[in-house]
Amino acid sequence: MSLCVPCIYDFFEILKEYGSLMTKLSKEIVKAILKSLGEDLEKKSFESEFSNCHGYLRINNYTPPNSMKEEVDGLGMHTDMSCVTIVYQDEIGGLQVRSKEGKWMDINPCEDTLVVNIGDLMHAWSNGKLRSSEHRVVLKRIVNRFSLAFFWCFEDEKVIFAPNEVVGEDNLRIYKPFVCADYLKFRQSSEKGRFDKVGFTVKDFAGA
Ligand SMILES: O=C(O)CCC(=O)C(=O)O
Ligand SMILES: [Fe+2]
Repeated sequence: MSLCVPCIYDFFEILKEYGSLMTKLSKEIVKAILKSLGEDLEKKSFESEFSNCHGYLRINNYTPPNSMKEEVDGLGMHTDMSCVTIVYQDEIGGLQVRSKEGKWMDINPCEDTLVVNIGDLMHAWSNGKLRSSEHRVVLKRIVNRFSLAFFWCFEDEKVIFAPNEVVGEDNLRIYKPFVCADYLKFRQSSEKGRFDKVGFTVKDFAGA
């Protein structure tokens, strides 16, 4: 199969449009999350804390496994290094999220539905009130799988420090303040194997 240059051009235009839609959606999602965390928090902190956020769009293409004797890891267990991630998955399935009790749950594809993950940056900023979800992709069928992941992140130089309004009166912060880029470096340098980030989360990096 060959792709013509105009088709590639159209593909990029569609991706750009998708990226700007996801940017708008991420802002709305973060505003809704702030409202759920505390009265007036959206007004108090959206502009001051989240106005320099930016997004990355990742295209994930999972090549089919050779055989189906057992489930194959498409993407090993990890947490996202974002504030929030918006995932579009095709109809193949395989995305799983780990419950608090450690049980893997299928996030089945559903038409016209996007999946939203809380990422490590929001987890730390909210003093652990919002849980960064551990998730993975398992390949269960001998077919190609496709997904789009849009990561909405703080700017690299931002110091992540849970605000008083979120921490509450006892003033107990479970994470020390840290610079966003330093955490990203920590994650990249401690990457083991393909996507094995166990033991290298925000808790390991900045846990108080
Ligand atoms: O492919 C998926 O459904 C999820 C992708 C994902 O978790 C990621 O790119 O971080
Ligand atoms: Fe992810």
